[in-house]
Amino acid sequence: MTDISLDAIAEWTHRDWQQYAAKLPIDGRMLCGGDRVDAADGETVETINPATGAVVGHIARARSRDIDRAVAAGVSAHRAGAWSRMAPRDRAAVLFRWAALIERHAAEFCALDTVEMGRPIADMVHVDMPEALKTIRFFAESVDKITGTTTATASDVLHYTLHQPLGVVGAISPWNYPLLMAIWKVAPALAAGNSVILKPAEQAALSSLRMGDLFVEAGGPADAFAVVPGLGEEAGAALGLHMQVDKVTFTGSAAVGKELMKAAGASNLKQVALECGGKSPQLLFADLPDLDRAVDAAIDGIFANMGEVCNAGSRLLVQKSIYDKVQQRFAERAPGRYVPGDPLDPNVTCGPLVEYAAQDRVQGYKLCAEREGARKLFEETLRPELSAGAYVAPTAYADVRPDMTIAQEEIFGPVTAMIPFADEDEAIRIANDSIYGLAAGIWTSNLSTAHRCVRDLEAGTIWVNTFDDGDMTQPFGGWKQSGNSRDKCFESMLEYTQSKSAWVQV
Ligand SMILES: NC(=O)C1=CN([C@@H]2O[C@H](COP(=O)(O)OP(=O)(O)OC[C@H]3O[C@@H](n4cnc5c(N)ncnc54)[C@H](OP(=O)(O)O)[C@@H]3O)[C@@H](O)[C@H]2O)C=CC1
Ligand SMILES: CCCCCC/C=C/C(=O)O
Repeated sequence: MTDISLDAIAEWTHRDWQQYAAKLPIDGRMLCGGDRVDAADGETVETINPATGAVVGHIARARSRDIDRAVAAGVSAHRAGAWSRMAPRDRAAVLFRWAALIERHAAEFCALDTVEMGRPIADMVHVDMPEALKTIRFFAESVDKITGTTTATASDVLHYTLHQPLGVVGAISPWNYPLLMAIWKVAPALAAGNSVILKPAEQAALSSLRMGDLFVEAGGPADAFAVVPGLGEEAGAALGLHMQVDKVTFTGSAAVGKELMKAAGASNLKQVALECGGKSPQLLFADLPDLDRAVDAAIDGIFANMGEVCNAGSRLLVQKSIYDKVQQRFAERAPGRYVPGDPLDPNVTCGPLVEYAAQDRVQGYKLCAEREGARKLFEETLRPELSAGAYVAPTAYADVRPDMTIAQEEIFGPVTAMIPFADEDEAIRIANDSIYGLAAGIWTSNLSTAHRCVRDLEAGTIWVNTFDDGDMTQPFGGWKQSGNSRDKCFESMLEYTQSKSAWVQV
């Protein structure tokens, strides 16, 4: 069902979404050469709705032979130039048409991600869809802003630089925002004129496949964009090792990021752009301007999207003089804000985790927190009728020591760790005591404290008196093991080009 506006689906009820989801067309075959085809050996992987345990469908299990086929098509598309040499305004026109088609299919994209990974439907409608469309349109607008330079070399020399597409880009995307994270990679890579092979996460590949269909429908050359689902250690690893893939751009765990860097070294020294996990702190100073706003941001920062967010504010550092007050306010304001329920219900803000293995892992972290001596401050009610799903009750622990497991490891679930600190020096020390450095939040009324913290915190994004805000113009990415590149922003598109220096003797 197409041509339903985003405004219209924003009014849909739980029943409307249930009826729509029950009739969703599911096609998990890979997209290669503009056609939907089975994997070479015909194998598939089952995908499961984590809210119910029901089978959603089967996706192709692509392996290296399938990757070879998609890459060969991408290389010939690049050399033929139908996309890589298309006039920038024409390329932009295809991208605008692509965004319009995705918007016309908004209901389908929202429902697919919700049934595959449990993201609340209201978040799909109000966040992921608008952000995905904004991303494509931002990079479409940017296509003809890529310029080179001329340099003053000598009077008988014209020296200039060009930015040209790299060739074939392999994009490996995660399941936590399936549509949006794939588009953060694919849109700038395509806009810059590359051929792109997208390997979406096995748990939530269907929206990526539909996105690929619509690129072709929008007039994109069939061989310039392939979507090849499958397992990471097979299809993903094959992309990482491929001799004709010029760059791999990845969002996911630091462990896989390291594997991809090894694969680049073992193959063709392809570029590797990584956006990995985090353990982002929020620092609440005693002079914060508005306690309720800070506490709400602390709650939203960890419980939104079930904590399955790379920049989740999973450490809450609180100055000792307001530590009791913050705990009390957290315990008053958290109940009812993220109550687990059917993610197809537009009133539900907390769905299941992506899969049962994630549920086990996060429950394990909660047991570990209690074993290591953390005190449970808050745990949301989990209704017994949800027992078939991969649900975890949003939970907060207080009296967490910085060396405890839940203060160090990325949990990727709705579990926060409240840690007291004495003064600014200690807050910075605790905040930076992490292998990660994706984001941090500071809450203070003191301008000098704010600026010192912005200077001293080791992270790619620092928010002051807010959390989780963003804009397409803002670079997004991490320091340390959170990654080595930036998504969004004009500069991220340049990461999908290479410069060429031309020297013309006149
Ligand atoms: N945005 C983020 O920062 C994310 C962080 N994570 C972190 O990672 C943890 C584990 O989640 P998980 O889904 O296993 O994350 P992974 O890093 O394994 O998955 C991310 C993507 O990488 C693929 N992949 C997996 N192994 C390889 C490989 N050897 N070579 C190439 N690609 C590969 C996956 O494919 P497939 O899934 O099909 O195997 C998926 O498309 C989470 O608990 C969280 O801590 C996870 C997802 C997103
Ligand atoms: C504006 C929508 C939310 C963006 C969330 C960014 C998360 C990235 C990740 O988890 O990789």
